[in-house]
Amino acid sequence: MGKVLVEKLLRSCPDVNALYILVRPKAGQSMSERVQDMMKCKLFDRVREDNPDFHQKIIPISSELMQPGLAISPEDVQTLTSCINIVFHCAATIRFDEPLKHALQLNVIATQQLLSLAQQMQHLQAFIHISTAYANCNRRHIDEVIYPPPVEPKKLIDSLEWMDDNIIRDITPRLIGDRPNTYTYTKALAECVVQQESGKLNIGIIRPSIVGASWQEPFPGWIDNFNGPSGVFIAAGKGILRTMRASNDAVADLIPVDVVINLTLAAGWYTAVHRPKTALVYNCTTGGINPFHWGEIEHHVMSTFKRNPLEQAFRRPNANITSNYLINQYWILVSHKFPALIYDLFLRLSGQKPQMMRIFNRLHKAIGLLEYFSSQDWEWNSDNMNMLMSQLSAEDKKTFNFDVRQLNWPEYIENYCIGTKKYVLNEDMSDIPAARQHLRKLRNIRYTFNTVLLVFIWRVFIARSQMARNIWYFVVSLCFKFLSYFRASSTLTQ
Ligand SMILES: CCCCCCCCCCCCCCCCCC(=O)SCCNC(=O)CCNC(=O)[C@H](O)C(C)(C)COP(=O)(O)OP(=O)(O)OC[C@H]1O[C@@H](n2cnc3c(N)ncnc32)[C@H](O)[C@@H]1OP(=O)(O)O
Ligand SMILES: NC(=O)C1=CN([C@@H]2O[C@H](COP(=O)(O)OP(=O)(O)OC[C@H]3O[C@@H](n4cnc5c(N)ncnc54)[C@H](OP(=O)(O)O)[C@@H]3O)[C@@H](O)[C@H]2O)C=CC1
Repeated sequence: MGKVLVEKLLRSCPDVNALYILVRPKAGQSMSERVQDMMKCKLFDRVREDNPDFHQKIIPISSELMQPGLAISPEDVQTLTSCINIVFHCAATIRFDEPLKHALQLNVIATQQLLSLAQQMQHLQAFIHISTAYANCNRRHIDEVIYPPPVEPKKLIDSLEWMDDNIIRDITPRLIGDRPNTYTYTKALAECVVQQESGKLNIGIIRPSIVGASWQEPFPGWIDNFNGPSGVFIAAGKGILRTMRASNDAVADLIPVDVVINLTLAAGWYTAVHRPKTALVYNCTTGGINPFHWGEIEHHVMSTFKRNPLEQAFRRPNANITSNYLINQYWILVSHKFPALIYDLFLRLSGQKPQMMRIFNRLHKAIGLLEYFSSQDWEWNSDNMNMLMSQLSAEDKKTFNFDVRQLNWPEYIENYCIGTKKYVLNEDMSDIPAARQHLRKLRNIRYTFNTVLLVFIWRVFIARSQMARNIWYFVVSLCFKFLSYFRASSTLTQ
């Protein structure tokens, strides 16, 4: 989301002088190498076309959320406090399996530290915090208010400071209670921390639901990670994922990333100009406005990947969702584990390392963590989103479009799937005929395998059971009779 925000600011807000972005070195790359890489990304093509020198506006600041003071150098603190007008805070850990202490540090303590830094900023007009629509997923109906936190954040921070990691792991389920993971729990605590500062700063809180590929900007279908549904779509398109627990009729509250960013920028403007007395919360969701369901998503994802197959699929794409635990377990056994075993056996016999079972184990872990969100639905109030839209001029409504009533879901899902192919997997659209050919080959392998299996089972059956033999002779004689009748009647008509 950070990248999309930077791109949109550069493209649509030419009067912005500079963007200070907090970046950490990662995976052997320095901070500046990472920023260089980011600017080369396809996402920035339109900005690059409009202004090849756009990089001059981006000023990276080295920062690490795990460190005290976010590890920002005193000189950088000086720069930030003297020239920042608006802060957009979207850094977080979004992993569902993050240990509580880590999630608390990244999502709550780091937010607290950024808020203290913001208080020192002399020209700050607005502080926009990105939360999640699922921060309060223990409730069915979610209003645009900050709910009382499950625990006073400061108390939890103080307690976890002295606790051993093993103790924290043991008490985590008790602490998170009816929330599904440490992510949603710490995001709820972060909202409370933000609220505590709302007297001193102009604050807006954005709560997106499940962020997906872009709808329109900078081009349809842009996405570059496996998070949320993207990994599920890819696994289904590759023919690996065949079954998943989800409710066909539950609302799939996907929200395109460009919609979230447009709303975030509009909220930044509104907060700075109108300075609301208390922090305004914007539920940024689609379900209440233009609902679409997981069953429909399944249909459109499968249809897109059949028409535009991914390269080197493991099997023909054919994923089904079910809300029934036992049916899901059955298909996991038959359609996931059994083919994985056979394929691994084949790899072993051909002297290669088995890998399919390992891939399936990881997939099962990932979908197990997502099922909570795909098996039920929530109702979000979106009055503030509507209010914000009504405040925009006609031109701004176009430039910062977040009116999801216009979203055409089948078209969006098709672009999303093609986006995963092009931008996540870096596959070329010109290879589609070869991918189709590969799917035909897989279909023939399946037909041959099924026929051989059927003949084998039948042979075993006939050898062991008199009744099976009788049925077999009866069916064969029936076929012969039918054939001779057919021959006789065709001779008569001649
Ligand atoms: C057609 C069927 C239709 C189905 C319909 C049903 C769809 C249901 C979808 C429901 C989505 C619900 C999302 C709810 C979102 C809540 C909203 C938010 O606020 S929060 C925002 C939402 N937050 C999230 O979505 C976070 C969820 N993710 C996690 O918590 C963790 O990734 C994990 C626990 C799943 C796996 O942990 P771990 O095993 O430690 O693995 P690592 O993470 O370390 O990754 C290692 C490598 O694998 C790569 N890769 C990763 N995933 C996949 C994948 N699925 N596949 C392939 N590859 C994948 C990854 O890129 C990496 O590559 P590299 O960098 O090494 O090259
Ligand atoms: N994706 C979704 O479906 C949803 C996301 N959100 C919220 O939106 C925001 C952005 O999410 P999204 O863009 O999807 O997530 P990403 O994981 O893509 O982005 C998170 C950002 O936080 C940075 N970050 C994480 N840990 C550290 C650290 N220790 N030090 C410095 N920076 C760090 C990451 O930097 P780096 O690149 O170095 O890893 C990355 O830029 C989050 O607040 C999330 O809670 C809300 C609803 C849904």
